[in-house]
This record gives sequence, structure tokens and C-alpha cells, in this order.
Amino acid sequence: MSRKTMPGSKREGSNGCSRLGTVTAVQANFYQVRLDDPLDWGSEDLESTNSLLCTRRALLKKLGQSVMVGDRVQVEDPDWTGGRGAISAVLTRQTMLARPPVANATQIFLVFSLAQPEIDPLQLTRFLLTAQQTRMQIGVGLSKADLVPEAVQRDWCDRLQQWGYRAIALSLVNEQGLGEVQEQLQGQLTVLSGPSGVGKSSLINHLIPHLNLRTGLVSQRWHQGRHTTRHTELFNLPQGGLLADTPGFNQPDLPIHPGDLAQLFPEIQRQLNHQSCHFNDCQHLQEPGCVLDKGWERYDHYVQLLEEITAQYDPSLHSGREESQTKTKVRRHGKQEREPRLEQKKYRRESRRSQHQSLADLYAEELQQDRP
Ligand SMILES: Nc1nc2c(ncn2[C@@H]2O[C@H](COP(=O)(O)OP(=O)(O)OP(=O)(O)O)[C@@H](O)[C@H]2O)c(=O)[nH]1
Ligand SMILES: [Zn+2]
Repeated sequence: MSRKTMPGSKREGSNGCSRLGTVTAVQANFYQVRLDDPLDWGSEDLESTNSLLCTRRALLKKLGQSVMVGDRVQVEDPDWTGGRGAISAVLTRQTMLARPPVANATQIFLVFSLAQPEIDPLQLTRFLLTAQQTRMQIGVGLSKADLVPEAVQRDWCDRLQQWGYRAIALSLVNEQGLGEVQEQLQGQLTVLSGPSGVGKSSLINHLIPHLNLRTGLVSQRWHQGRHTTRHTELFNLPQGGLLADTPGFNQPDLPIHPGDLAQLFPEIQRQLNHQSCHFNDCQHLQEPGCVLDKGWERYDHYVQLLEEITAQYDPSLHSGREESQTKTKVRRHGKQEREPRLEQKKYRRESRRSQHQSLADLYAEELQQDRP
């Protein structure tokens, strides 16, 4: 491994140089990391010198520390010429989504098309509820506006406003609403989601004109393009900000507990902000003392989805506690500290290894583990 310090690199401590970056893609045990500061050592190809293909230091594995798309990481001893490095630390995550697996996202941007395919209101509600569960900021883009009259666009924007969301009617054909979308995405780490065929990929290609070039780079390195694998990948927006593309899915997960459904409807939350029902666990159906006004469009969705969740809910399946990810260790003077549990035995066996094993060793080991 090359340990020479290239111009523009920082030295931290005495262990060689390390730099901060963001994980933009994960495949098997390899991580693509985009460094915060360009390496700036004379190459014309800034994008490729700014991005490193990395593995995880053995110590992180031993601690059970996962690395996700969106993670802020420290990369140690980058091998500049080979475009490779090793992740030595993962900074504390601000947010974490399980599906798609993305760390540090700040908002969800849902895309639904006004035509081809037409909006299915109940499906839109399902996506909105899933987005609400993340507690992140939510934006809605209504695509293919060129295919419907202005009155239909306005009608849908007004409906969504009533539901509690700001919607942007947009079209790539006549470039409508794209400035507003850019504004909404600027400076955020946005997860783009929505059903298949609504124009998400087309929108990304429009927002990031040189993307094909970058996708080509990933394909070349990993021998697979994102369109064949559909893994989650982060893209850099020219105006600043990151965009995570996620594979389309048609039936997002609903909350598992029926009692959690009401808080995912802004229409219900708005009403219950300044009044409460007689029973704490009121489901807002026919209960005496229910103060909810039921005269709003999506009340039928609420009732239908509540029935669906109640039918699926099995309290006995959700009573067990998840196994703790940490254990308590008693240190000197009786001081207790939580520390991460070690992963399975296969990692413990490696504990005597040096933290500074060579990149070549790491790659050989990763490739071994990737084999079925
Ligand atoms: N008329 C019109 N068609 C559009 C617009 N945006 C995208 N399309 C078309 O919609 C179709 C689907 O677009 P994609 O970008 O592949 O949709 P997607 O959401 O990425 O679909 P998945 O990859 O299946 O998730 C393509 O034929 C696009 O050309 C638009 O603004 N207006
Ligand atoms: Zn009620």
C-alpha cells in the first residue's frame, strides 16, 4: 500500500493520512466513498480521484459496525493511484432508514405521475404513511404534468394540500416545476421514492446531466451497473445535496401496530393538536367521546388501512424484545460502560490481527467471504 502523502492530503495523528467522506454506494463488502475535499494532485478526472473504492477495517467488523450508503466515514491511508482505501471509522448517524438502507437522510421525495400510470390515491396514501413513519421532511412531485390539463394538476396539488403536503407538478417534456424541485432538494440528503414507471430515473438524469459518465465509472469498477443490480446509490446534485435512488416498490410496509396509524395522518394530527378524545386509545371509529371530525377525504383510507393492519396484527409476535446490540462492561472503580457486542465467531478469530493489515490482505479476505 502506498503511504506517501500526496499534495492536498491531511495528516491526522501519526498513523498516516485520513480523510472524511460519504459512502455513496455499497456492494457486498465494498464501499464507494466520495471524499469531502478533492485530492487535487494534478489529474483532470476530478470525479474519479475524488471517489475511492474501500473496504472496512477489521476492527470495525469485530465491533459489528456496519457501513451504509449515506454514512459519514473516515478513510485511512488512501492508495491514491489505485483509487482505493479502507474505512477506519463511521461517524454517528443522524438518521437511519432500514428500507432502503440509507444513513443520514433528511427528507423523502415521493414521485407519482399524473398520467401513465395515473395516481392511485390509496397507493399514494400508503407511500405517504411509510414516509411519515421516518419522521423526515416529505416532498411530493407530481410528474408527467404535460399529459394532463392544468385543471387536473391544480386539483391534485389542492387535494394534497388538504392532506397536509406540498406538491409540485412537474414535467420533463416542457420543463415545468423543475426549478422548484431543485430548490426542494438543495442541501438535503433526499431519498427519492415512488412506484415504477413514474419517471424517477428520467428526473435524476435531468437533475444530474453527467450522471451517465459516473454510472459508467461504477459499472466499470464493479462490473455491474445500477440498472442491473438496483442497489441503492447516492448521487451528487450539481446545486449541492445528495439524492438516493431506490428501486420502485408498489406496496410499502404499513405500521405494525394499529394504534400507530392515526399519528401518520396529518389530518388527524392537526385536529388532535388542540383537543383529545375521551379514551386514550381511541381509534376514531364509533367510540363515545371521540372528538375527531370525520368529514375529510382520506378518512375512508384511514378506516380501510386500520382494518387491514388490525387483521394482520398479532400481539404475540411483537412481545419479544430485540437482542441488544450492546453489552455492559464494568471498568475500573466499578464504572459501567456500554460497548458494542462482537459479531459472530468468524470475526473473533481474527482479533489478533493487526489493525493495519495491508489492503491486499483485506481484499483477499473480502473476496473469500463474498463467495457463496
Ligand atoms: N410525458 C412524459 N413522460 C415522461 C416524463 N418523465 C418520464 N417520462 C416517461 O415515463 C417512462 C418511465 O420513466 P422512468 O424514468 O423509467 O420511470 P422510473 O420511475 O424510473 O421507473 P422504474 O425504474 O421502474 O422505477 C419513460 O418512458 C419516460 O420517458 C414526463 O415528464 N412526461
Ligand atoms: Zn377519537
